Amino acid sequence: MTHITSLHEHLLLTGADPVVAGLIGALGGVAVEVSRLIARGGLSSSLGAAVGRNSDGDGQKALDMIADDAFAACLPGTGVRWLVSEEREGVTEIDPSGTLALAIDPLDGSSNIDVNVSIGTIFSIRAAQASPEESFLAPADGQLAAGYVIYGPQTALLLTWGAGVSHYVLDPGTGRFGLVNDRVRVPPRASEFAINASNFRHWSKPVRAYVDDCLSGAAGPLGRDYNMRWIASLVAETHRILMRGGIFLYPADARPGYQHGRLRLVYECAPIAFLMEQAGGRATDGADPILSRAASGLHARTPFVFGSAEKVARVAAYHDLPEAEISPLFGIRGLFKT
Ligand SMILES: O=P(O)(O)OC[C@H]1O[C@](O)(COP(=O)(O)O)[C@@H](O)[C@@H]1O
Ligand SMILES: [Mg+2]
Ligand SMILES: [Mg+2]
Repeated sequence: MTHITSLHEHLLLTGADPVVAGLIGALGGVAVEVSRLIARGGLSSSLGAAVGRNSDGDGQKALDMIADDAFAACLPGTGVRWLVSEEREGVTEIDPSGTLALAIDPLDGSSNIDVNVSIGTIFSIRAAQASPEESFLAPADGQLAAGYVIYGPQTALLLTWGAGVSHYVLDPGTGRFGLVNDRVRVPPRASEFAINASNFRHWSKPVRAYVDDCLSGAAGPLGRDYNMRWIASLVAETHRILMRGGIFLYPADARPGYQHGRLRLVYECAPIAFLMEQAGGRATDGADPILSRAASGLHARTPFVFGSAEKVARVAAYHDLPEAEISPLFGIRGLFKT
């Protein structure tokens, strides 16, 4: 019987900071409970029932709040001083003597809660500074660790603390995460792009041009046929791309409130970007690296493009093209013929 390295053992083995490792272990423990609750579904009551609106104006579902409460409840004694959550308008101080700052999207992909599609939790761990603003509104490359849990056919945890990306899968029988890969790498070549195409009419020209090129297939500038995916669950798209490559785009668009896209820098884009870059992929706001960006507010949004490095670089290049060349009518962009 081969020994399966548990999350706890692996964190000890790799010399991760013991306080950070302890926090990750606590978050993993709550994730096991959230996974069990989701697996039971609406036996007790609808987890997707609308219960309010968060500061971002997003509808809050019952499971958003259950997950938020559960993760917050595990934090006392873990070394966390400041907590920022998608579901809380302001910052919560946990332990005044804590040395860590935790940003969390307790339940990502909320529109999928009641339709049995994969959803997740995203978290970002930083050093606690004297104030929440200094802690969270600093460049994303200051993160100490980041990860997500995906509650899907398997419950999995993907994690980085700056030494690559590790992949753990939950054994529902034991309630423990087991290490399946300690060096996850984003495959460089893939033929899938993920974007909510219903927003096509709202996109900028560079984004339209890139998507047009994907749709042009083998006869177009990208020289290959593409498939499209849109799960409306950032964690599920991220997991697919980490496992088999591709590109994800949630750009800015012309809809009111979407001038900076939909996804939040502090607790969605920054942690996903850390994972992507650590796995050899790239993550930008369409043009510039997410890891160099500092949020202007706790719930500030940013356009978000991530995935296989070459694809993300191409989208950034389209943003640099002269206006005339990014017209979708500008067929073969000789510049990029691969
Ligand atoms: O419904 P849209 O506009 O396609 O947006 C889907 C995106 O919104 C999100 O659900 C936002 O996250 P939350 O569910 O945590 O608010 C992402 O997971 C997903 O990528
Ligand atoms: Mg989210
Ligand atoms: Mg959420």
